[in-house]
Amino acid sequence: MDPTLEPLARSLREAPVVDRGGYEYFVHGVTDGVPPVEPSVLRAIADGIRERVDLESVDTLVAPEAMGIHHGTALSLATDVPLVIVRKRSYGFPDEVAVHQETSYGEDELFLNGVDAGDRVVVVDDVLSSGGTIDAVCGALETVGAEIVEVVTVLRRVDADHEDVSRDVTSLLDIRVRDGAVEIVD
Ligand SMILES: O=P(O)(O)OC[C@H]1O[C@H](OP(=O)(O)OP(=O)(O)O)[C@H](O)[C@@H]1O
Ligand SMILES: Nc1ncnc2[nH]cnc12
Repeated sequence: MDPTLEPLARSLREAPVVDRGGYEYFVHGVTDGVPPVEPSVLRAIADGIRERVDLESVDTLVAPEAMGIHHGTALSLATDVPLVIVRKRSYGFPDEVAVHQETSYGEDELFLNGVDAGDRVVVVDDVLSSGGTIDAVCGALETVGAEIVEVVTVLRRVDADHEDVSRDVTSLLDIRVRDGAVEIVD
């Protein structure tokens, strides 16, 4: 494992796991904002993304609300690439694109504003589980005619079925939940 991600791995192994309608949901600063996420971990995540993804000539980082925001922000500060947040609220702008998001445990509406046809974008989120969120965000970006350069998540749940997700996703750590705890998969 990338040694700079060791502190993240350690804290993930200590994350409590709660039941959300039969889905084993772990609670961690990266995915929930609680317990607090260390600035050093946020920096290591931004650096890890920069090592894996070529951000040269990318116009915009695109992060879904809510838990893509802190990772998108850290990456934006480290790279000076502007950040757009895909919101769960409509603004009613004429070019707004609305898409339906289905996750492993819930659903919502997402609204994309601020990305234009031809923009080169990188999508950033906290975790890939069913892939429903990534599919929804990428669908909205395709509707506006953006060029999706790469999709990156901090974590990938290998115990969730995201076989049908429409894009390749780069992740920093592969994880699964077993016996009520998060395991790092090497
Ligand atoms: O691969 P999926 O099954 O789509 O799951 C991953 C998504 O689920 C969470 O978002 P959610 O909208 O549930 O919550 P949030 O507002 O806390 O980010 C998480 O932040 C990811 O965006
Ligand atoms: N916070 C979280 N914990 C575990 N699995 C998730 N899938 C989506 N969000 C998650």
